[in-house]
Amino acid sequence: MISLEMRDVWKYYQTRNGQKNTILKGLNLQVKQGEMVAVMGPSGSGKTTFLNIISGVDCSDQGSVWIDGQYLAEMNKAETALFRRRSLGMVFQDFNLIESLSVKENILLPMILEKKPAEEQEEQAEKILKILGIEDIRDQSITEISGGERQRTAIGRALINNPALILADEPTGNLDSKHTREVMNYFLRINREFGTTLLMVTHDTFAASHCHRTVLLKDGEFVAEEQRTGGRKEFLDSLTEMLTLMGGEQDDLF
Ligand SMILES: Nc1ncnc2c1ncn2[C@@H]1O[C@H](COP(=O)(O)OP(=O)(O)OP(=O)(O)O)[C@@H](O)[C@H]1O
Repeated sequence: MISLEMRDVWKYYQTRNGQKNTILKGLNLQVKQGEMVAVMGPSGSGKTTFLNIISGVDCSDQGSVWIDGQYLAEMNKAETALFRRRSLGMVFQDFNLIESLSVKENILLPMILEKKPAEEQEEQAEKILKILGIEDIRDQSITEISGGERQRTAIGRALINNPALILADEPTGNLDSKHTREVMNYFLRINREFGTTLLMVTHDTFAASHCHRTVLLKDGEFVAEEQRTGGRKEFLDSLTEMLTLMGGEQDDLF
């Protein structure tokens, strides 16, 4: 089954002097249910714009996006908001957590908005806290926990409504390599246990090597793609080779 389908998606912005700036140039992408896909690309290549169009934060100027067989453009604002809350889990680079709430309260927010019964909330929160290994800090304030724990809390919030698709913008961007490994292992675990699809934008080849497939976005176009066929280390080597071939000095561009 197809989780996400993007067909011929174009996005333009008007520059200050009235010229048309083309950001996304006819993107096509299919992501299968349960697939983990990383999108890499140089700064300014359109990665965040691409994610925002999928999540409904932004609209495309041309083309269509289908999530779980639903055509986004056919929904009105209220339907889009409801759909996003129920079917999508979003993880942002800066976490977007509410500092006045505890770890558990932050995780529960989407369920509270959905007015789910208290018992169901409790059961689901405990399950997620355990999977992410943050049950011991459930009552702590966001201001008292580490960057890695904040990221796990943000992932927990993205997972609480059992979304079919998780969209993550640089989910390991603020983390050191130990925490990056941990976060990617949580995504793998969630993917295995619940069959959750993951679409992740990243600059980090190591994080991308945990996915099944990596696509490369450059100047608003998908220019290369690498499928994982063997072990993670092997995939990391082939991704590094792809990026070097496509962009020269990897550290400068990606
Ligand atoms: N609201 C906007 N108005 C005008 N131009 C925009 C707007 N949003 C994004 N852009 C331009 O679109 C291009 C792509 O931006 P985007 O943020 O999608 O890139 P990115 O690949 O995510 O970059 P980074 O890796 O640095 O986050 C950039 O040139 C940016 O300046």
